[in-house]
Amino acid sequence: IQGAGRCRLNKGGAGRRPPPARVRVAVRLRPFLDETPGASELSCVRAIDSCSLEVANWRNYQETLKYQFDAFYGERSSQQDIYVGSVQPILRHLLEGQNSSVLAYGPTGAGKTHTMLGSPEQPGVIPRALVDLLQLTREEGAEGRPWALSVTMSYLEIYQEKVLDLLDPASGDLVIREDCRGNILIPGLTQKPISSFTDFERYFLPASGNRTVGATRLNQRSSRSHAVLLVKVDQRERVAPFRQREGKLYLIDLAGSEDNRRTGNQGLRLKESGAINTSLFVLGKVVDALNQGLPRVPYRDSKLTRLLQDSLGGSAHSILIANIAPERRFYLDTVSALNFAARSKEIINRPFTNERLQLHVLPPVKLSQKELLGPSEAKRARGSEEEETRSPEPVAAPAPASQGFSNMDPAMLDRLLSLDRMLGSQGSQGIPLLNTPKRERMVLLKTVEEKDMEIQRLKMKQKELEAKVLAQETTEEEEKENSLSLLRPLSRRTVIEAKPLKKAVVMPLQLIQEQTASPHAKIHILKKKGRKRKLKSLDTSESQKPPQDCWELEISPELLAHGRQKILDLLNEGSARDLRSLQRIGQKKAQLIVGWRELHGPFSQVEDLERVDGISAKQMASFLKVRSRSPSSEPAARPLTPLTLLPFFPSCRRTSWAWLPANALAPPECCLLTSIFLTLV
Ligand SMILES: Nc1ncnc2c1ncn2[C@@H]1O[C@H](COP(=O)(O)OP(=O)(O)OP(=O)(O)O)[C@@H](O)[C@H]1O
Repeated sequence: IQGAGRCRLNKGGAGRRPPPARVRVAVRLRPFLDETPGASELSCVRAIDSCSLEVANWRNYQETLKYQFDAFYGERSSQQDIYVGSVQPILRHLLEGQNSSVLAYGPTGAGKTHTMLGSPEQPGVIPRALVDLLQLTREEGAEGRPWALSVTMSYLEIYQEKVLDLLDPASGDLVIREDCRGNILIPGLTQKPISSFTDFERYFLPASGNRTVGATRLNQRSSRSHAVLLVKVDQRERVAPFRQREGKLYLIDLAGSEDNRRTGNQGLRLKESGAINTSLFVLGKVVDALNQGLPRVPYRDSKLTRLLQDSLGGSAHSILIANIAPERRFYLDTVSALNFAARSKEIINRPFTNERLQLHVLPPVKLSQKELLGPSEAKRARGSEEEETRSPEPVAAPAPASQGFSNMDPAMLDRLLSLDRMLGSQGSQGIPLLNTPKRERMVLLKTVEEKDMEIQRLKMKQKELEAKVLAQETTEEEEKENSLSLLRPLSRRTVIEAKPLKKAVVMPLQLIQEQTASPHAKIHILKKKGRKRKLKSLDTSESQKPPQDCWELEISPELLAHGRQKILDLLNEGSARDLRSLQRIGQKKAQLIVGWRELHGPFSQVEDLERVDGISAKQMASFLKVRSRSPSSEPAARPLTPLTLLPFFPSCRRTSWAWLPANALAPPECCLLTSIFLTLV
């Protein structure tokens, strides 16, 4: 993991602010090209000295605009001049564990790629820097020297705001991340170990072929992307205190700003040009924000500036090489590039030494890509595991005693950390329990542990919620099913025969249908149309007509007689307590009934209740509440609504719907009441 768990100690000691280092700016003027029409024309740029130049003022040709930089390389300057004068001096910082960067900036066709890459005959900054760097690391890291050195390289391009790995073009758009200490990282970016220039060429040349170039009117091989070569120098101290340093070198060939009125770009080229110009515009805004000391520097507004975050206004020793062309037709581009370069030289960086103690006793921290990235980003970026296998970065071999450190019991981890904190709070008198990287690592493990627990807790919660929703859905489903079954055509139910039960139990209709039939218990639904009522047997074809708006329940005479007999039995055999279960019969009336029974013997019919002293005729009528609406001539076969049945079946009192008038019930409810009634009897 690049930069993770790192302890920075700058050269001057921890806690002191690193000394400032201004971004250095050099300007290189390209010669007239042979094929340039009017090559004999006068250059619009004139050198003053090795650091200064002047261009004609387009507002007033009598005047010139003068610029001063850290270096000015005229049209006769060689690749060697540029390299030795401006690039070579910053390479030594890499061996101090500091970052450096070289950026080639300028309009299209001004010579950026020539400066950075060059040709086999005139090698540019990149091959020269690599030759020197590899030579340096070989010497510094030779056996017997205090430090062991290794070099790795990565190569990427930013094409149309996509970060593409040129060493592995199939990898797709990579994400740029910043760790908690401000290091810019690209998880999943290929790193190749290189120990010789041959190694470098082996990877670099084919990868350069992957870079997106295209012909424009101004440049036959115009770079359509920003190319970034990242070279990392890793140093490990061979002797105590076993420090470890990492220096990064960015070698960047920016795509050129393009005036599309002159490039003649169309279609894809125009789109590319738009992305290039936009990112360069953001680069300009970043430079301005840094110069003005604005609180917000818009690094995140483009991939390019995000990547350059630690090179501009960050931690690197940076050199900007502004390439300009001499031709008059490039005049405006030249002035624009010079102005940008002039603004850039005001930027102050604070490079520091990227140093920590080697993790001798600890295995490498294995943070997964998921832990480094958000879920959506993790999808796009390749896993850190892959990076680890791809990364050649050597890791200090863990001592056997430290194996399983990451599996340490969280409670133990807590205790160790608090003990360490306690010792720390004793100041210099206390002996530190953990060295810094070890402590950092433990804190990291603890954080991961806590996050895991939080994730587990959230997962449990989610499961609970899901179960609740499922249960609710099932209940609703069942209710729907029940109501549907009640709505089925009533003809299918034909005659319902129910087994008499002593207790009032509300059961689903389907269950009731399965009850053992009582031969005499028959129920008919009376379909009511206005005042005219027609009794229909449910198994007749006519009853298949959809149910009408008004329904009333009718109990067959046999069933009614059966119910009345039950009441009579209760009056004759029930205790005072049993009698209290009848509607409108309280403690006092129950005792009166029992008393009457003892004196006069059993009741011959329910209506005899009227003869009991203390029960008025009115109370009796209300008790029975039998309405005479039956179409039948037989008085006993009076129709009963569910309501009229209630006095006989007191358990129904507890249900609120039982108090609804029967004719207010819609068919399903009516059927439900019917089923309840049947269950009761
Ligand atoms: N100093 C130089 N000496 C000789 N030839 C040069 C020099 N600088 C640039 N050239 C030539 O000019 C042409 C354009 O240069 P180059 O491709 O490097 O421009 P560029 O700035 O990278 O353009 P773009 O942004 O479009 O990629 C090339 O043919 C290159 O060889």
